[in-house]
Amino acid sequence: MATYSRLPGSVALITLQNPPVNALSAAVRQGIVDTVQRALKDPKVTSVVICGQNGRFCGGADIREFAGPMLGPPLVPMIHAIEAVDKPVVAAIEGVALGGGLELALGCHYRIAHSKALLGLPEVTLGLLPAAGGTQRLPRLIGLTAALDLITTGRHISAAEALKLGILDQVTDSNAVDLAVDFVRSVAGQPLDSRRLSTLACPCPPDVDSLLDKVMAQVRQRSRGALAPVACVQALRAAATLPYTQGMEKERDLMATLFNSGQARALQYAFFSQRVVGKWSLPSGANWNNSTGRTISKAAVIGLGTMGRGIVVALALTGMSVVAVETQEKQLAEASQAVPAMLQREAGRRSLATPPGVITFSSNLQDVSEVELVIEAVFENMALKLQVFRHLASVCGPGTLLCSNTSGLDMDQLAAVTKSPALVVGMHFFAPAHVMKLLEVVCGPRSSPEAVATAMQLGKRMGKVSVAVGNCPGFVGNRMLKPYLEQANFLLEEGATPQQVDEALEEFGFPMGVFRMSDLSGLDVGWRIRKEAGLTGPGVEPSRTRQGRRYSPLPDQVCEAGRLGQKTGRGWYQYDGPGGRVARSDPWVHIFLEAYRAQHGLVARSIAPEEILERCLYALINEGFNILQEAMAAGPEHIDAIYVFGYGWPRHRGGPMFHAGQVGLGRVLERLEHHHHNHPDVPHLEPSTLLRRLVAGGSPPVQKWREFINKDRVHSQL
Ligand SMILES: CCCCCCC/C=C/C(=O)SCCNC(=O)CCNC(=O)[C@H](O)C(C)(C)COP(=O)(O)OP(=O)(O)OC[C@H]1O[C@@H](n2cnc3c(N)ncnc32)[C@H](O)[C@@H]1OP(=O)(O)O
Repeated sequence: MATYSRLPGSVALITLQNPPVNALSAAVRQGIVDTVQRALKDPKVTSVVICGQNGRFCGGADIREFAGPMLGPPLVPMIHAIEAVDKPVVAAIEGVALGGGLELALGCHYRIAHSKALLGLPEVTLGLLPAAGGTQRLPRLIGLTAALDLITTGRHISAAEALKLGILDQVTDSNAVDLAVDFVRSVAGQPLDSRRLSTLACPCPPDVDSLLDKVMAQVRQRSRGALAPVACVQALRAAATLPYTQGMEKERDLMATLFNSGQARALQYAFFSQRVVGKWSLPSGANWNNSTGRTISKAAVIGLGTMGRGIVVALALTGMSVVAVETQEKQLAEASQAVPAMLQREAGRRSLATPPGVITFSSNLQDVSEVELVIEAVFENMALKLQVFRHLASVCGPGTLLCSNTSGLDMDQLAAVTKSPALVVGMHFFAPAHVMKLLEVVCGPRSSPEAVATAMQLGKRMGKVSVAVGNCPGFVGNRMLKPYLEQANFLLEEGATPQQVDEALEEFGFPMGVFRMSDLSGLDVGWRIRKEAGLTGPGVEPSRTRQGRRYSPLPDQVCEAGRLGQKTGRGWYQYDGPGGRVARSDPWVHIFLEAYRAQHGLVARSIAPEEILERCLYALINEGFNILQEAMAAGPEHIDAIYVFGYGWPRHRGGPMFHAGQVGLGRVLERLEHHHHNHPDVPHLEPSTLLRRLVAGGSPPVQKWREFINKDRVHSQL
């Protein structure tokens, strides 16, 4: 709703009320229509201020309403009516003015904001465009070039930037509503024609077409199949080339196409998934709402390889003191040079004037005795990690939280060698750890609610999307990745090339296919993990069946040939020397694959992109169903957030579990059965019991899966 009050000096104050972000629900829109009418009709009112309750102007249209029929007054005529009012209307912006919230403010005649306010048109991130006149008013106010940037990226900008761009008329460090009230009194009676943005011409650079073509090309390249950014450019072309009314028609038509698209549904699902995962719970009943984490002010990181360095930077950026320990002198010397530079760069990228935290480098484990939390980030080797944990147990007090940055090892085994197993949790970071948004918080069977809450809160402080997961090999992300990678290798055995596999996955929307990604991260990484699992290495039988199932030794052989990827200039592709970035097809790989197939009596066949996608993606999704059934992830949203934020799953496809629902669970089941029939020696292709149950239960939408999962769970860790 919206409340109305009359202030001294003939000012009407309209306050939007819909906590927590004053989203423009049907009730709020009705409230605005009614209160604006009242202000218009009241002869004692000469001017109007619109603000939001609780220091938040407006977070935009109410996204939850998009799932059902749109009721209540529509936004476009509501904003148009405000613009047409013949008394000055000022938007007093505190907190946020996003999406429809900013569009509402653009319909006002003036905009005044608090210096800490954030503004933006993020509709593109929800698969939409600013269809309440935003694509037509903003370019008329700030020019085509700046509007293209804001609308196609959806980025939030500070009040200072908004002032510079001309979106705001004034910015204050004090109360924005008070200033707006004073301001509107001072402009009462002045002509408003030039303040009505819909009546202005759109300032454009001389060569509009080439600018629009350039931006369209950039957007298509960046968005990898996403529809909304392309529609935004089309709407802005209309703003630049057509009268306002026709531009609005174009905006409406483009929105109509986007609004009901699968991509919009996927992106809105991704928005809510990101928020759902913060609300973790454990089988004991402990959850985000009833458990208190510790506030950490001093932490340590053990091991200063690539991961450890990134973790130090991520921690330091929160402002805490960090003891960074590395026992190898050479590595320590390199890290103490590299880490401050990384910190400086990252602080700059986040527009922080000075890097906040204090880092102390040390080669002595004893130096962590005073910290409140330790993150071990040594090599992924259980014996080594156990050694470090035993050492930490003797050096640190019994109340210190001990965390491991493992990508899949048993946290309970590590907890067992400490004095307080309840204070042990996994914190699985993704490289580069100071940049990547995902953090898997691994809850062992003995991890206490306090330990989980502390790790989840710390993740949030570091700006991560933290997802609580259960303690199983590979946790959630890497466990699902295994069958995906395995299928990619099998496809090479059967006749595909690395390019064909990568192209199919990149066409789907991944930023990189599996082989390009493997070259980037280094083939030795996977090789070491497989060696640790006893799948490869000296003494392991070199057959295509290992540990009772089909195995492809192809990546081991490429790695053992010294082809470690980009860092050696050769891997699945060739590069212009070590460290090169541009992947080119390598005749060596094709000869190698032919020789391998001949050696094993395999006849190459032509493989369609559809089969590549089905085999790789459905094997991964199938493992997701097993994970849900075993309660290693609390719900499909958790898996989807992990894949979107940690594994490059295209956001406009929602995540693997959401995607399965979009494809149709029956279809996914049928294709898995088909591929399993053709490859009975691949257990990962055998459809999960949960998937079968969901299909038998009528393939409910993803939001309803939990009802089935809870009936079907085999263990319960989350
Ligand atoms: C044919 C129809 C035509 C319609 C015309 C359409 C034109 C306009 C379209 C839009 O405006 S689309 C919406 C654009 N706005 C956004 O994208 C903003 C989304 N929200 C945020 O970015 C953040 O929530 C925030 C506003 C920056 C606040 O962040 P904070 O970290 O403080 O809180 P959160 O945990 O994110 O959110 C709290 C709570 O509020 C819910 N929520 C937030 N925004 C909306 C919204 N616009 N609609 C509905 N609900 C919203 C969020 O889900 C959280 O809820 P819970 O998870 O706690 O239940």
